[in-house]
Parts: sequence; C-alpha cells; structure tokens
Amino acid sequence: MFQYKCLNPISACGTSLFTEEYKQVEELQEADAVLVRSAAMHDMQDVPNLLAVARAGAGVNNIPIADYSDKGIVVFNTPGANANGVKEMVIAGMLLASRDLIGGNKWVEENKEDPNITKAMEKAKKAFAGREIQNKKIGVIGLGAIGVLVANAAHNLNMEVYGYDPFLSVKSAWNLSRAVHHVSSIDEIFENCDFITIHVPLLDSTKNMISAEGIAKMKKDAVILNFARNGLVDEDALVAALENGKLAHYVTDFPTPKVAGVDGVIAFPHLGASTEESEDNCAEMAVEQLMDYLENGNITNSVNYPNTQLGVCQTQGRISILHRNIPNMLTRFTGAFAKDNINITEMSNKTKGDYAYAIFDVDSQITEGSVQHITDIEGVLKVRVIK
Ligand SMILES: NC(=O)C1=CN([C@@H]2O[C@H](COP(=O)(O)OP(=O)(O)OC[C@H]3O[C@@H](n4cnc5c(N)ncnc54)[C@H](O)[C@@H]3O)[C@@H](O)[C@H]2O)C=CC1
Ligand SMILES: O=C(O)CCC(=O)C(=O)O
Repeated sequence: MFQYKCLNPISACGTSLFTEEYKQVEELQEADAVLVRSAAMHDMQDVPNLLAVARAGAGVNNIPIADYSDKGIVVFNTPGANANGVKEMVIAGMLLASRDLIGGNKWVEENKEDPNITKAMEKAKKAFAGREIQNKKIGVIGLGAIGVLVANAAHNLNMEVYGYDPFLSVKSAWNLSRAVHHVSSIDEIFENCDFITIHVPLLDSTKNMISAEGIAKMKKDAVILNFARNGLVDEDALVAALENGKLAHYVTDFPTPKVAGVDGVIAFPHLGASTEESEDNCAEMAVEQLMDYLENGNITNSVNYPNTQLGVCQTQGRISILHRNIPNMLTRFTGAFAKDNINITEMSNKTKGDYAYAIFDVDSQITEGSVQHITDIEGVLKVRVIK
C-alpha cells in the first residue's frame, strides 16, 4: 500500500489512475508520494517517508530540489504537458497588448445602459485603436516545450521570429520551424524585436535575465511578455521603463505588488496552465510517472535523478539504490551482492549531475542483511526493495 498527498487540486484524469494499492492521506509526514502544482514546498522539510514528488507542470522552483536530492527523494515534472495552454495565452497576451480589447470591453460594460450605445460606440472606438501583429518581430527567449510552440505559432501568424536558447535540445531543434532565426546573442532579441517573450526556468543563472541593461537596448514601445516566472525580469527597471514611455506593455502571468496596477501592465493570476486539457495532461503524466517509480522503481522525467527503466521485474527480486555520483559505487554494490551470494540477472546504473541511480534484478529474495550492507556504503542515499 502506498500513501499519497495532493498539495493542490489535481485533475481526476490523473488521480483516478491510482489503484486500490494507493490511499490518499492528509498528513504530509505519512505520505510516500506527493502530487503538487504551485504549492510552495520549501518549508516542508519534515518528510520522513517521502519517496517521490510529482509536479503536475513544468516549473519546479517551488520544490527544495537540492534538499530532496540529498534525502533520496525523486522529483518528477511533466515536460510539455501544459505547453499548449501557455502558448495560447501568450498569443492572447500579444493581441491584448496590440489591440485595446480590454479598454474597449470596459467601455461597453460602462455604457451598457445607454440606449444610444450603438451610435455612441462609433465615436468612442477611436480611443481603443491598435496595431496588428502581422509582420512584427517577436523574440522568444528559451526554446523548450513552450518557446517552440510560441515561435511556430507566431511564424504562422506571419510574424518574423527570433529565437534564443544556448542549450537548445535536439527535440526542440526538430520541432522548431526553419523560418525561426536562431540567434546566439540575447542582445539581438533586445535590439530588434517588437515583442519579447521569455520561456526559461527560474534559476540562479536566469534571475533578472531581462535587466535594466537589456531593457535599455530595446526598441521604443516594445512589449515584454512573461508567462514563465517573476524573478526573470528586473521589476524596478521594468516599472521605470513603463513610466518613462520606453516600453508599451508588460504582459505577465506573475503580478507582484510592484507591477500590479502600473500603467501598461496587463496581468493575470497565473492562468497559463489553467485549462482543462493542460490540467488533465499534467495530472495523468504525473500519476503515471509516480506509479511506475513506486511500483517498479523506474524513473521517467525526473529533474534530480536520471531516467532509468528496467520494465516490470520478472525475477525473484528487485532493489533500487539512489546514490551519489562518485567513483566505485557499482563495484561496491556488486561486491555486497557477491558477499551475500546473490546473483544479479539484470541491472541499470545511470547518472545525472551529482546523483546516480541503480536498479538490480536478482534471482533470489533480497534479505534484510543485504539491504543493510548496501545502505552502509558511503554515498548511498536511499535503498528500496521493490520486490
Ligand atoms: N504560466 C504558467 O502557467 C506556466 C509557466 N511555465 C514556466 O515556463 C518555463 C518554461 O517551460 P517549458 O518550456 O515547459 O520548459 P522547458 O524545460 O521545456 O524549456 C525551457 C527552455 O529554457 C532554456 N533555457 C534555460 N536556460 C536558458 C538561458 N539562460 N537562456 C536561454 N534559454 C535557456 C532551456 O534550454 C529550455 O529549452 C517553466 O520553467 C515554468 O517556469 C511553465 C508552464 C506553465
Ligand atoms: O499548475 C499550474 O497551474 C502552474 C503551471 C506552471 O506554472 C508550470 O507548469 O510551471
């Protein structure tokens, strides 16, 4: 029996996949697994039983990854599962920054009782005129699951698209329209684009990636779109640029007290992934990955441990070992099995940064003594008998 806790509402498309082997609990301390969306987990250190966290979404800055990695807690996310939801909102954001649909709609609301509204609006509408996005230049910073979709959609809307991502994956490169100009300097985006949209994770290396210096290089009346995270844009510099007329708009899914209500800001309460489809996709993927890890020890789409799959165990026993990526670990594991006269039938050992993961299938039952021998090896973080 596995116990799981949901820290946010998770679509039934995912939770309905749990079998009778799973029980939902209220207390985090009792949970073997956690399902989370945006709930902040940094203060949740008292997690004695926790084996895994599945983030039903992309960004994991709400999870204490370094601490959980050291505790042997595997953190999963669901790459791409909500990308289309965000892409559609970015396109909407760009249109809202180009055409004063918000102002126009507000005018209708304010004048809804006017019996002459049909006539009055023809006079009023000049206040809400705008520009078209066709033939404008858009710069996409970060060409991952969302950035690629935004870049391709903008190309299909006849925009000229510039893309910047020094870590572009092969998958993204395959999916990206050939019409996108792939630039090697972010300044090319700052200097040339009418719309600049950012789709990178919030990391130490990406904090304030749109800085005062970058904003100074932008065209007058440029629009910045941030559907990724606050912290990526220097808000002091941004507010100053909106107030002095350098920038036309800041469209964001991450309002803060500093930017909410500032003239030129169009803000939403983190709605990018709030669609039925994205919520269903994320929940399904998160639960499937969680169940495969808990039941079989397989890892797919973890952000802190390597992808490792050995299918379903067909032998007498399976043991999994989360450990530090340091020399001689495999020799020590196999040595410990040899000492206990355990024959290994299949194994996989993969590494990711400072961490590594090994799964061993063996043709006899794994004893408590063998588990202890493995646990005692320096650098071992968590040992689990799967079967
Ligand atoms: N508004 C919302 O509801 C949502 C927001 N997000 C945010 O969007 C971010 C991106 O999501 P995905 O595209 O799904 O992630 P992803 O992991 O597929 O793509 C991120 C891309 O950023 C690139 N990147 C990393 N550092 C960079 C740098 N210094 N310069 C340029 N590119 C860099 C990576 O190479 C990668 O291609 C997430 O980390 C999350 O913070 C994601 C989903 C929903
Ligand atoms: O679950 C949500 O609504 C947030 C989505 C998000 O920000 C992400 O996936 O990074």
